[in-house]
Amino acid sequence: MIELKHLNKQYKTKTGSVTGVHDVSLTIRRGTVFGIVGYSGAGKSSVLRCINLLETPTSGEIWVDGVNLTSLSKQELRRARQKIGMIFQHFHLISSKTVFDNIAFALKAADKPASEIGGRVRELLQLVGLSDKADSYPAQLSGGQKQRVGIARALANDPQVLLCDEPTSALDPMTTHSILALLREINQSLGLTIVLITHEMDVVKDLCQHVAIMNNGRVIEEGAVYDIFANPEQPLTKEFVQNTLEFKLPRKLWDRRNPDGMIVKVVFRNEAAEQAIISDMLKQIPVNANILHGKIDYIGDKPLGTFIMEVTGDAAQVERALTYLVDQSCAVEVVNHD
Ligand SMILES: Nc1ncnc2c1ncn2[C@@H]1O[C@H](COP(=O)(O)OP(=O)(O)OP(=O)(O)O)[C@@H](O)[C@H]1O
Repeated sequence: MIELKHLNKQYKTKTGSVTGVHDVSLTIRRGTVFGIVGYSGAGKSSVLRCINLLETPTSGEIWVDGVNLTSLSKQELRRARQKIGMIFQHFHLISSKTVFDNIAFALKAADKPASEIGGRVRELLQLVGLSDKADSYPAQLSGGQKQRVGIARALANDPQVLLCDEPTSALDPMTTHSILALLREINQSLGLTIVLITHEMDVVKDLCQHVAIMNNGRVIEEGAVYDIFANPEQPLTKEFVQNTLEFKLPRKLWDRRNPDGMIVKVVFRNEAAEQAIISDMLKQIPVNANILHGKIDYIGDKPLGTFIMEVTGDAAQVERALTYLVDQSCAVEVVNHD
């Protein structure tokens, strides 16, 4: 388990002091994949780099598996850091070394006996699907393959925690998908705790179980990923969620809309997403509902349905219909044209 307690990071610059992190406290349970999301400058990297003390916090404590890292001597910290692997957006491989030697380097730095290194590197190459690339140089690899080497290197010393700094931001969507699948497999097979920073909610939706949203150095909202997608509270969280779930109605549908109707977005959570709530409503209340858009996302294995529909009819009946949906635990929002 990782615990950040009242973490603060101030950077000193020529013109004064800049706040990187402001009073962040987080608990990250062992074995989970925890996402930290925010726009550029929100403080995500600062938090991540404080977890292994690549950045020294200005104040606050960092506990990893019951050890307060901020209280360790240099030598103790060096040993503790071996249990925290890290991967980077731009991979940070050594260009003059082969894939094999890039991974072996991490083992040598941890004083592993030479006799163990060859076998361990081959094991790691197999784990990340690169057994045939041992003798290649980084320049001969694709972005996805470079990130696989980065993952193998980060796992070399059997860490308990893997810190991921925007691991897929430099990759195309297909490669992103395969790297996220590899991280998921590692999380499940090795029970590794993964902390990942990203500005993409799609990555969070695919991989994470828990997420914290950061803005101006602070955590403004956190929770289980499904709950954050199904019921975002802060305006910024809503913005992030909408960027992945939202569908923009084509202008021609707006132009054709019925003046006696209302266009509403209805979000069906959990079992409600798989039930016939709209058709039940139509059986009971004399309104018409014309579905303009509909989809069900699966987050983890839980469904989250989003429908945009035009509800028309007598104003009082339209009101009744919307109340009916709210009573069925759906989130209902009137959509305005922008
Ligand atoms: N070494 C540094 N010196 C001075 N200020 C810094 C330093 N590193 C970060 N900052 C400042 O701290 C704040 C948080 O930066 P940080 O890099 O943690 O954000 P971020 O969310 O990771 O952004 P990005 O996605 O662009 O990396 C920003 O205002 C940034 O300018």
